[in-house]
Amino acid sequence: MILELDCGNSFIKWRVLELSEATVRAEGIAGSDIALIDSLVALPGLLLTRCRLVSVRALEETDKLIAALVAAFGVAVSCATSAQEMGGVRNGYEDFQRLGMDRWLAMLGAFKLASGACLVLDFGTAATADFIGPDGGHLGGFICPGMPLMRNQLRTHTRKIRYDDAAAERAVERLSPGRTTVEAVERGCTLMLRGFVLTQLELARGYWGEDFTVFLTGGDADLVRDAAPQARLVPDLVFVGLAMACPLS
Ligand SMILES: Nc1ncnc2c1ncn2[C@@H]1O[C@H](COP(=O)(O)OP(=O)(O)O)[C@@H](O)[C@H]1O
Ligand SMILES: CC(C)(COP(=O)(O)O)[C@@H](O)C(=O)NCCC(=O)O
Ligand SMILES: [K+]
Repeated sequence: MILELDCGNSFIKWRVLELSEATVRAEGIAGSDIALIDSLVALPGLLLTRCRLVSVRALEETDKLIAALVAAFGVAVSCATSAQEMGGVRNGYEDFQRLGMDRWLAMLGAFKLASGACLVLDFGTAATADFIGPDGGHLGGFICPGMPLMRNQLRTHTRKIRYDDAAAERAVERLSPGRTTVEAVERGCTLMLRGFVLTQLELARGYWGEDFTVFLTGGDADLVRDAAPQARLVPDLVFVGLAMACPLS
């Protein structure tokens, strides 16, 4: 079995594939290295042979996780690394190694699935947009604070914005003007993200008319779905690119 990991700034997304790579046997989201290993150890019949991962975390943090995986499961771990060109996509950054690896892999996955121009929107800790032309040329992208950062900035830098996660979830069932603090903040930040989506769509139309595919991914993609009804929601887009960047045979 193959273990795949996407280590974001907030969460580690993981899944276990059968060796054929065709079936997902188990998957989940972990808040820490220890929580990840606990979840994996609890899986009945787990027999890991390989592991591939992508990380946007600091090198030391990633190395620590790799060491823990080797110690717990004795697996060989491959880590996706930057490239100037792969899968027909050309990295558009001035210094290609500076582009976040999760963005790069999501772009590889998107271009593979679309075989044409695409706009990739990822809503995690940060919200990111990346533009890939019909010839695979990456035009560049944008990085903004995502939902967790916007919410936490308000909580941290004001005296009177305090509420719990359950209230936050209920608040975004509708998006009319809020009548409580939690509604006002959660709906306000959600509308900011939707505004971000609309601006990116407008830019993409300027480049390619209607001839492009929009991809939505990341833990908060559902929050903006209505703003881009034409978009393909692909929660595992980074994993599609990871398989391309770290082939196992
Ligand atoms: N099962 C889940 N566990 C934790 N967060 C989740 C879950 N489903 C959706 N989310 C949302 O995903 C967001 C984090 O997105 P994610 O793509 O994992 O970020 P990152 O890659 O930066 O770690 C959180 O703001 C949270 O609201
Ligand atoms: C932009 C990001 C912080 C997004 O991270 P995430 O929200 O997925 O945790 C990450 O891709 C990153 O650290 N990128 C490096 C800077 C750049 O892409 O220019
Ligand atoms: K991510």
